[in-house]
Amino acid sequence: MPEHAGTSAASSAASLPMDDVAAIKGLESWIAENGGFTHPSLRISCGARGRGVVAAEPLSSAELCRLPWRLLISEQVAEESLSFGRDLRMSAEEFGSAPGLLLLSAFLLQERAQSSASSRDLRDQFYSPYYHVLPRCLALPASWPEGHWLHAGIKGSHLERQIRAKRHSLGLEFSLLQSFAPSYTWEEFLWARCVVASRAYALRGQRCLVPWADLLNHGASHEVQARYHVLDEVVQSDFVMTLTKDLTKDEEVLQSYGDKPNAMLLLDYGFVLPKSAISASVSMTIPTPQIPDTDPQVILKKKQLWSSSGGRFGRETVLELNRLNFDQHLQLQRAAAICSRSGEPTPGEPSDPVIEMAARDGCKTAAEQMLRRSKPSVEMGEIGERTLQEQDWEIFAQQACFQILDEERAVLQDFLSWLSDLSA
Ligand SMILES: C[S@@+](CC[C@H](N)C(=O)[O-])C[C@H]1O[C@@H](n2cnc3c(N)ncnc32)[C@H](O)[C@@H]1O
Repeated sequence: MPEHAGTSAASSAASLPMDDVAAIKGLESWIAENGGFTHPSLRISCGARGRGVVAAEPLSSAELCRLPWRLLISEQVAEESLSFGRDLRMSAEEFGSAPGLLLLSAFLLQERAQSSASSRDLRDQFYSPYYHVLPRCLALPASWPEGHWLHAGIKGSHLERQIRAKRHSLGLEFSLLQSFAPSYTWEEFLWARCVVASRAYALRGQRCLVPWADLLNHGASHEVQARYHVLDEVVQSDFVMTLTKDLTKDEEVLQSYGDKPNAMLLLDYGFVLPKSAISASVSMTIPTPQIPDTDPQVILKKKQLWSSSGGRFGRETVLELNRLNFDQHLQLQRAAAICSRSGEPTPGEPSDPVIEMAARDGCKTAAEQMLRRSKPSVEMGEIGERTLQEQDWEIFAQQACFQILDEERAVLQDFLSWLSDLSA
């Protein structure tokens, strides 16, 4: 079963496939043989969040796992073992992609290729017990097939833009990797890159894959009971995961992947939280005021526009709206209103009722336009009804999209209420 976008936190444990049971046993033995430790009262089980770690009996203040540094696959390990590692890092840094994630992906691909090219079995490689527990397929939005109905269902939303941007930047990374290692296919790259995106930790300034610890699923901050650290910050020592709250029997142990909005969770991990405490974002376009070159104040106005918008006004200004920056949008619209009218722009003018009215109207129009554009649920619902027979990942992805689009609309509605409260 592919990794999926679970939307419910209810835990209905199911047994793991036999292959997984054997792979996890192999991984735990490998960790023990190499001086590490995994708590014997924890078991890997399959619940509503997919595969995860569960307490087999009540547990308090325990160390959940301890891994010597050499069991981790770090960016440095990847860079040193790839013949083109250093060049790949330098080129990736040049165009602003995340070099660590790309290096780890290239390393995974190399290990896979080496095991098949030289009849050497994956089992002979040092990290093979880890590779055996990795998911074989993932259905993150970047890997939704082109032309899939899910893309049509989210048309016009901020989520659509984010998915497009992610796929574009992965495409650039893939081209770069291909310039060093031309034999990998896009599908192979996507698998490796999605595995890395959904599992890598940031430790001591580098991205690392941490066997076993990455079997813990993510929870909202109030649900999390596990925290990790690396023991000695100078010498490369053990990675340790500890319990921060007591666990009852059969309770799932959750860690935090960071405070991320649901759209980011979907993009990088393929799931959403049923109730997110982090605001969704919507892209809003603010029209740049047209100041004719014949306007005697053109230079002054452009300067004013530039400074009052913090350098944001371009030919077209697209700014993310979330619950924390409503005021910023109003400020930009004020700047636009000040510069659109004739006469000298004066910085004190936000208090001018005409400017204020124009700014609020500008915000309202933009938000209402976005609300009209982001109405995909009906369309998605209809398509979704017809596809209930299809694979699970599509249904989970559809539910996740519904939720994110609802969250986007809720931000717009809150913005409109905020504006009307200002006017009241
Ligand atoms: C670091 S792995 C966690 C272990 C993973 N479940 C496994 O079977 O290997 C991250 C992946 O687990 C799943 N996941 C993690 N937290 C989740 C949650 N709260 N709800 C649904 N799926 C979750 C997602 O598929 C995500 O890409």
